Amino acid sequence: MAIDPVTRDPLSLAIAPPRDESPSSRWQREQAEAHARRVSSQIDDAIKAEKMAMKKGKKPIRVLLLGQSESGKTTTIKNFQMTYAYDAFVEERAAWKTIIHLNLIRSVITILDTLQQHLGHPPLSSPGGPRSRSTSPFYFGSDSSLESSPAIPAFTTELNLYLERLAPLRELQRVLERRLGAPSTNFTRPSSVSQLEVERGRDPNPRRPREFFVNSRVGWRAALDRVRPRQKGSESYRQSTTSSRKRTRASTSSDDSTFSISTIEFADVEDDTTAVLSLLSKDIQAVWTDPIVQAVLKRRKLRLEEGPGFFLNDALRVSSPDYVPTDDDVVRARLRTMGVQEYRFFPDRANKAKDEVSPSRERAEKELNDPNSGKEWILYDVGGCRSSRHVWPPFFDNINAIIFLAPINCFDERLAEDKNVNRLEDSLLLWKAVCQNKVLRKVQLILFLNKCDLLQKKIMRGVKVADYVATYGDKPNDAKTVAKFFRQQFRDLLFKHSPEQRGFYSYLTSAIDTKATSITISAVREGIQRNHLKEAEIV
Ligand SMILES: Nc1nc2c(ncn2[C@@H]2O[C@H](COP(=O)(O)OP(=O)(O)OP(=O)(O)O)[C@@H](O)[C@H]2O)c(=O)[nH]1
Ligand SMILES: [Mg+2]
Repeated sequence: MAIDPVTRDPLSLAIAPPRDESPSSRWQREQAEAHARRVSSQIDDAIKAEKMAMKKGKKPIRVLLLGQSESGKTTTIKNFQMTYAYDAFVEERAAWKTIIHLNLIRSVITILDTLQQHLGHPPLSSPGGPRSRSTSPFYFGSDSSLESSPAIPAFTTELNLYLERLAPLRELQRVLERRLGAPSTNFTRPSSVSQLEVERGRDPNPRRPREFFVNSRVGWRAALDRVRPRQKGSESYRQSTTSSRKRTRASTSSDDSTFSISTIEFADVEDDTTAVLSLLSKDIQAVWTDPIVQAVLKRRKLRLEEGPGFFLNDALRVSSPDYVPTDDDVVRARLRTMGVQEYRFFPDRANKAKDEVSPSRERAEKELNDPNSGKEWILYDVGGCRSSRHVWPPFFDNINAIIFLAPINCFDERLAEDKNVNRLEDSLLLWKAVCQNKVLRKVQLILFLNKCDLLQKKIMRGVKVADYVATYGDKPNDAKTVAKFFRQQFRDLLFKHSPEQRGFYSYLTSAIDTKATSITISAVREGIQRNHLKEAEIV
């Protein structure tokens, strides 16, 4: 770019390329500039299209999903996709395979770490008992991170052998994460804990597995594209699969029990991962079902089966070479969201497609009379951990509704980012902040009290709400009463703190139950549309 020496415009000067730019840097810069121009013109087109749609009264309905990390926002979006954009959901399904593999590997590594701690390092005790801040009604559980249980026998030779064979999975996890473009893995610990303390084994939340995420600037879908199987038949597909098979054979042929995965390159990491996992799946299953391992996990109160991205019970199935994720697998897979992801659907078109075989007269009439018919919906999915929440407010403008996810099962859990905060209390505080936000005063708020299935399991295990929530008193400790009690707390906050009168809409959900959630989603959609019409003073 030439700089006008006369004007010496500071912006031109600031963005001008260096005088001694090499030909290759120049080529790279020009490519980047061309890409930026393309993106810019796409954005212009999108804005133009939106303006046209607005003129025609087809302004999209915008819904923002909020809630703490692991509350189920992305899972709820997957349910929306399944209901209203099934083709897009199916298209992404194959790409989720790598995430599911990563979830499985992560569970195995958590087991290995826990066993290692059991053998060598006693667990760190965590502060417990009632909160020091007397205003909070939440308590923390017992002081000990160990459950009293009979002495655990020494590891058998067989178990030690399995553990040795599974050790290379640590390297595979690193390879996969790098391949997916993770800038780093997040250990979800308070910022006050230095890396040094962690390296010295002083992680304050030692029982929490490592969390993996993909930076939003890349976007998880773009990240998944990088590991998506190539189009069969294409030259690059043939080349990469041949070379990858060669590498995998070379690295595993000498002796199945002591292979190295360091030779894996990134050409087709999905093939490599499947090859390694199918070799190790029986070992994974053997370790997971080993009575000694189960005893150690129980003693350390580690309930992997209730955590996110749990596939250990399906190790053989998801590791088989011809594995294709089912809808349920995709819904249960865990990939933490960073930043914001946007999803667009035309719910009416989806319904029309379903009705195509015998289009109902009722629908035809509805479409003629309904100004919402054919409207585009835009759903925004955000990251829920504390470090991601600063990106929420810019999305508050022009929002029609917020679906707020609060995991109802976590009344006895600590926030991953700050072990001094009860997770349910964090949800209540967030909800209160949303209710009292003036920018959102006209926005319809819909509460999903999520993870009801896990609440039921917890209650069945004998966990008592009154041990953690001072105000629960002596009410019956059953899931129905507990849900009613928490729902009332959210309701009270909404009525007390909303700047203007608004309705309270709440649903008890288990977002991994796709059938039940699809019914909830239809009801929510109708509610939002009705409210949208009312707002527009059409009805
Ligand atoms: N058992 C059970 N698991 C759920 C439920 N809802 C979500 N999950 C699981 O919980 C994990 C976390 O859910 P996500 O949807 O990724 O959570 P999120 O709110 O998007 O979290 P961030 O992206 O970190 O903000 C996933 O593995 C889900 O499959 C539920 O109702 N019951
Ligand atoms: Mg998410």
